[in-house]
Amino acid sequence: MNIGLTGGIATGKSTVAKLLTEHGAILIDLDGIAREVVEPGQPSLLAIAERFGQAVLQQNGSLDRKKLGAIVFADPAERKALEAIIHPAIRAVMKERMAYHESNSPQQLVVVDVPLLYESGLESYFEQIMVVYVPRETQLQRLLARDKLTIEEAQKRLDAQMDIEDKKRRADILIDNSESLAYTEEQIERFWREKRFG
Ligand SMILES: CC(C)(COP(=O)(O)OP(=O)(O)OC[C@H]1O[C@@H](n2cnc3c(N)ncnc32)[C@H](O)[C@@H]1O)[C@@H](O)C(=O)NCCC(=O)NCCS
Ligand SMILES: Nc1ncnc2c1ncn2[C@@H]1O[C@H](COP(=O)(O)OP(=O)(O)OP(=O)(O)O)[C@@H](O)[C@H]1O
Repeated sequence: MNIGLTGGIATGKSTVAKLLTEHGAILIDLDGIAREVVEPGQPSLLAIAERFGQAVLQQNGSLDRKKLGAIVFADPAERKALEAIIHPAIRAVMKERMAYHESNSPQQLVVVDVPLLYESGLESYFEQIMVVYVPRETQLQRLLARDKLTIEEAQKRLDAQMDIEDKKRRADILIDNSESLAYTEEQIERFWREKRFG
């Protein structure tokens, strides 16, 4: 059994993923896979250097994420070009890991943290979709507090994603993370007790 875990940038997906793993869920994290597939020597990194230039690489040959982020979040066409390179590679690893866990740990809940689940139309891979929600204003405040971004940069990152209110409407399971961590924990505990699949 599996669930897709999504939400907007900085709404609390990693926070909720951690709570679910503490209950015994297996986690597959697509932001983590996105980092693995651009490690030095990976075909996606070569393709990125070819498309965006050697300037997006650091001295040691690894990806300069800050530089690439500044390019792709400032221009949707550049972002689409990056996604065309990297998303197929991420998806292939995701499918492989889901198949592995589903055959080796069929009784365990597999949670797949997919930031762009709705934007990329990945709904059909999951039995249920959990959305971690906070209002946009809280999302912006938490993003600014966590990452060193200007307000303009933060707004651009939010604008690169489907609005959080639209994700909220589509959710099978909604987690409200706008209040205390204790309240979020309470909701995860209830989900865990009551979860039914099949
Ligand atoms: C542009 C990159 C190098 C910037 O790296 P950086 O370390 O600053 O950010 P990080 O990877 O930790 O991403 C943080 C968050 O940004 C958001 N985000 C990342 N990529 C995108 C995108 N293409 N569109 C919209 N939001 C995105 C997600 O909410 C993600 O959780 C990186 O985000 C990247 O490789 N993006 C393309 C891959 C992708 O789409 N990843 C997200 C889903 S798997
Ligand atoms: N209930 C809460 N109250 C206050 N702060 C919180 C709460 N939940 C999470 N945070 C903080 O908000 C920030 C974003 O949370 P988190 O990193 O879990 O989001 P995310 O959705 O995984 O982000 P990203 O999309 O960038 O991967 C973090 O700094 C986290 O510590």
